[in-house]
Amino acid sequence: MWRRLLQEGAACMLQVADHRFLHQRHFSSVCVRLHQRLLHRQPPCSKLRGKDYLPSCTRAYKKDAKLEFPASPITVTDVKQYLRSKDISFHDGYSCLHVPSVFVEPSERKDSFSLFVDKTTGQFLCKDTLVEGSWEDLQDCLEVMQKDEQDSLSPRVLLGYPESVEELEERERELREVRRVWSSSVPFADLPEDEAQLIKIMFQITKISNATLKKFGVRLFKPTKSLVFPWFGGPDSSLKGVKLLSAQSSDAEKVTYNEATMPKSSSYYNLFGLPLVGRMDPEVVLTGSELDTLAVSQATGFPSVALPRGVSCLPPILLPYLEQFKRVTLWLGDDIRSWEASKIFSRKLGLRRCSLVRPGEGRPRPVEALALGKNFNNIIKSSIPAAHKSIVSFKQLREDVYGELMNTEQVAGVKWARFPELNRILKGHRKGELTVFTGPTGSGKTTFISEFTLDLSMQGVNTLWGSFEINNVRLAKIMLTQFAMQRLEENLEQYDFWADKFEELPLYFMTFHGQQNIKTVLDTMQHAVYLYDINHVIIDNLQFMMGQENLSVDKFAVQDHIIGAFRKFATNSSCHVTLIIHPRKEEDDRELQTASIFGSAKASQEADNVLILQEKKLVTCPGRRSLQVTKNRFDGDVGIFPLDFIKSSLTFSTPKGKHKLRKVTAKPEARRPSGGRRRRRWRRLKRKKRQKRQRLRELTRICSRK
Ligand SMILES: Nc1ncnc2c1ncn2[C@@H]1O[C@H](COP(=O)(O)OP(=O)(O)OP(=O)(O)O)[C@@H](O)[C@H]1O
Repeated sequence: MWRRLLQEGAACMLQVADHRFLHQRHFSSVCVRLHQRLLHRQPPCSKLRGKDYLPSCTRAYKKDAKLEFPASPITVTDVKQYLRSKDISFHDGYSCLHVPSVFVEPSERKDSFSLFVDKTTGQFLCKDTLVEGSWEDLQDCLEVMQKDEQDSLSPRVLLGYPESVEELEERERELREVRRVWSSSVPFADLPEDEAQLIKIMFQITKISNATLKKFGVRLFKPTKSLVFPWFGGPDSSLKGVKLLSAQSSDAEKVTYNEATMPKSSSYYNLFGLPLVGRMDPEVVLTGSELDTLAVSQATGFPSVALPRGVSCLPPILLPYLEQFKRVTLWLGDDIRSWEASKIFSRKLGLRRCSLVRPGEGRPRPVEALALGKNFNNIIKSSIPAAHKSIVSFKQLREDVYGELMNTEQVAGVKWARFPELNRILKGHRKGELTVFTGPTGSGKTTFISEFTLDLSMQGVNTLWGSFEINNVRLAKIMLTQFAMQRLEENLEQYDFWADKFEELPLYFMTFHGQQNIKTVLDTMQHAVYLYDINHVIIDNLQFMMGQENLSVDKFAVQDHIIGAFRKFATNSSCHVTLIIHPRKEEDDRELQTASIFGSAKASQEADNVLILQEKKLVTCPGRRSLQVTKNRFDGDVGIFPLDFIKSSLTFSTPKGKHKLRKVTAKPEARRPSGGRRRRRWRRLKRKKRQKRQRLRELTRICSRK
């Protein structure tokens, strides 16, 4: 049995890694530990802690993200079949299957179906005990129960695996801090009227009543003048965390909000407003912020909850709490980003029960709608069903088209902070597009794309890296150096400062290395999109997917098939895919062009953007590179700009002054003549020269006769 468990543990390769874990323990050991605890055996520590399994490391594993990914993806049919085979009843919900909890004694079950199994990942959560785990964990629990003929299991089987002292201390410190902030904050009702009014003006929430603030338990933390939103949860509804919101107004019109959470945002899973929702409430309005939830609740009396990290993600672990609702109205904000997020989240929630409030004139975000005295019932009634039909008329599209015309800046996508020239050509980074990136061997493709993606993830673009060529530790080191903009080897005392900040970025890495099968990679990407709402996937590089395919067939055909698969993924998942492809062999002094991309023309045809890192091997200026955009489907602008490389920070910058962005009018790429055509053209030229010589000879003859 032990051998089997160890083999399973080792084979259970966790295919998506959070960058937070790269310098920590190998987390597959966590899976193994769960299995061990389940079967009440002592772990074979010497073997598990041996070099084979855990890279030596002094830092403790932090249990703040769910990373397990099944070795072979499961389907809802597999889960149902298994439950039926064990004679376990279940309800088919929207995103989860509802099962009687095995962690509660049958006589003590408040709700007979309180265990939720995610239909996409198989992850489970028991709402009564907060036990959670993978599908394999649940199967093991059920097997143990059956073997020992028990009706239930102790929740400690899965909750009670030992935490390191460091980890325990950190959690306790965090909880003490949460309690300290909460107890030193003042309930709104206890504030003097003029002070309360001043705070409301500062946050532009003058229309939100004290009664509403009291109902939701909102407080004020005076030292930083922040609103405090509590997170109550668990079977005992205890205080689990807080969110602090501060407001800054640059002018009278516009206020910018900053938020901080305790615990930190990656483990902050609060659906604000949930304790006020009745067990039988059939409808909910899902918002992108706590203030919006206050506004919806006050204006309509409808149950409303706010997503913990706004429109950036909907963590699947929250889905069980939304299963009771027959109708979910998503009113996430008033910009294109919120609109795109609401379409993506509704897929997770189940399209049929979701309706979306489309941003537009007369439909601002709820807190603004309250300030403007809008009719909330009309706005919610006018929300449109998320389930779209296969055939639509312009009547259904006209609002979408209008929205795009109204918000051209937002439609253009997220702007790079470090590459303004790229913004000028490409206009931004958009969801659902395919970018093909090429450049000569060793010219710095990985280094450049690393900074290019870091820039975007610093602006909230959830990013997944597939680095098949260099390992994740090396890649993360490059990114961290680019992030800190300095050689950290020489400033090791600053490592923790930068690493802590870097940890907060929404960056994930696939743990693949070397040749991979395209199906496994696509499954992992799909899984990551579901779990982490990934908006950008980078594949470095395409050649690492080719080796696994059957090369008895034409390798260009294999490459075309792979490019087609990535194209489809980008479109269907509304996720940008950046594909690095090596160029075909060219002469060293020639610049690359679109036709230089390895393979057939499929890559450039399918791509929305084609980027080339051009290398000029000048003796006077070695390392000088230029970035050329040769295709831009969004608006057709193409161009080239120079890049300087700063070796100490591994970053690229545009040389100041003399060099300017060169825009090139888009014209179809000149086709490189084939061998046959070249020969024909050469013969034609020779024929013409011969004819010219003949004519000259004739002319001289005529002249001499005269
Ligand atoms: N502009 C540049 N000038 C000089 N060195 C550079 C430049 N850009 C990157 N480098 C360095 O060159 C090395 C190779 O860079 P990188 O791995 O990014 O190239 P690549 O094009 O991805 O390589 P490959 O063709 O093998 O995929 C790295 O050590 C990097 O720091």
